[in-house]
Amino acid sequence: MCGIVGLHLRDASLEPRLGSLLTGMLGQMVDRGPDSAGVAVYGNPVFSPAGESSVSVLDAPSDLVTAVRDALGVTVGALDLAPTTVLHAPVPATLLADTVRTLAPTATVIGFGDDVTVLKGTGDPRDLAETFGLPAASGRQGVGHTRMATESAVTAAGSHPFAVGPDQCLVHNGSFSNHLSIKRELEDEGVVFDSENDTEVGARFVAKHLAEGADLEKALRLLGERFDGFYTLLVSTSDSFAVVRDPIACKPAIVAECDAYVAMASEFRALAGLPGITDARIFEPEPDRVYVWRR
Ligand SMILES: NC(=O)CC[C@H](N)C(=O)O
Repeated sequence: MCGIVGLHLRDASLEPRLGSLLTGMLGQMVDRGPDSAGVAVYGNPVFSPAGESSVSVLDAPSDLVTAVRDALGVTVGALDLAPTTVLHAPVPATLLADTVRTLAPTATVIGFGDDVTVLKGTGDPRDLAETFGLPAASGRQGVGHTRMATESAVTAAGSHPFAVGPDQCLVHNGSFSNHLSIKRELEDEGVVFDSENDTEVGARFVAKHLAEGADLEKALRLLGERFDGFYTLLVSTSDSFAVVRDPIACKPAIVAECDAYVAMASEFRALAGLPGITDARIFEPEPDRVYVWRR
């Protein structure tokens, strides 16, 4: 299984409630993915203050903040949301992420950008949401995932989201059957992987095409041409929120769209508590069709 939830707000008055709404949605998907969980929150001023970039790190050494501050010569803020550490600083996001990778080669960068923060771990998703401080978090877009592992060990690094490009985030329900051959091709092109997870291959494939100039719709169409297996994917960037399912739509997905938000989940029960849900347009995304909502 695995459970996906996502909320792309259109009505700014809901932003203070993003984290509590996402927590409620995630809580409904625990039985689909009880072994680990993760979230990506866009536009939260505590995780990622305005004018600063942030990087989310697993297994951060205790002296990382000092080392990054000394290397960059700027003030570095940090939040300990174990097992994730979030660093923020007034430098470009790629510089901050690269500095962390250089100074802490045994740590894993699990997300970076101008306004996204990625938090993940193992254990009960409800406990993780509390550890992350999700219920109190504001924001304008959020993505969550509860994992039941199919392709790699139950570790924090193997949890979703996979957020491997700037301000990007990808979560997956399903399994890619040809991910190892695509992984070898990407490695031959110099792409470096952090885990054995099949979803990471999809995220690296999408990030590569976005970096080469494709828009999100094109990158997901290329993924559909290249990847075999089962998938419902929710993929986001700072301004986009996208859903795609494999050609036989093997894994469930449901979308609710209204003036206030676009919401997506693996099952309707995760959407049932959203404000105004009874007036939303509710539909099942069609197989093999890329849906993208932009702000
Ligand atoms: N159950 C799932 O959908 C698992 C997703 C993915 N294959 C993983 O193992 O992380």
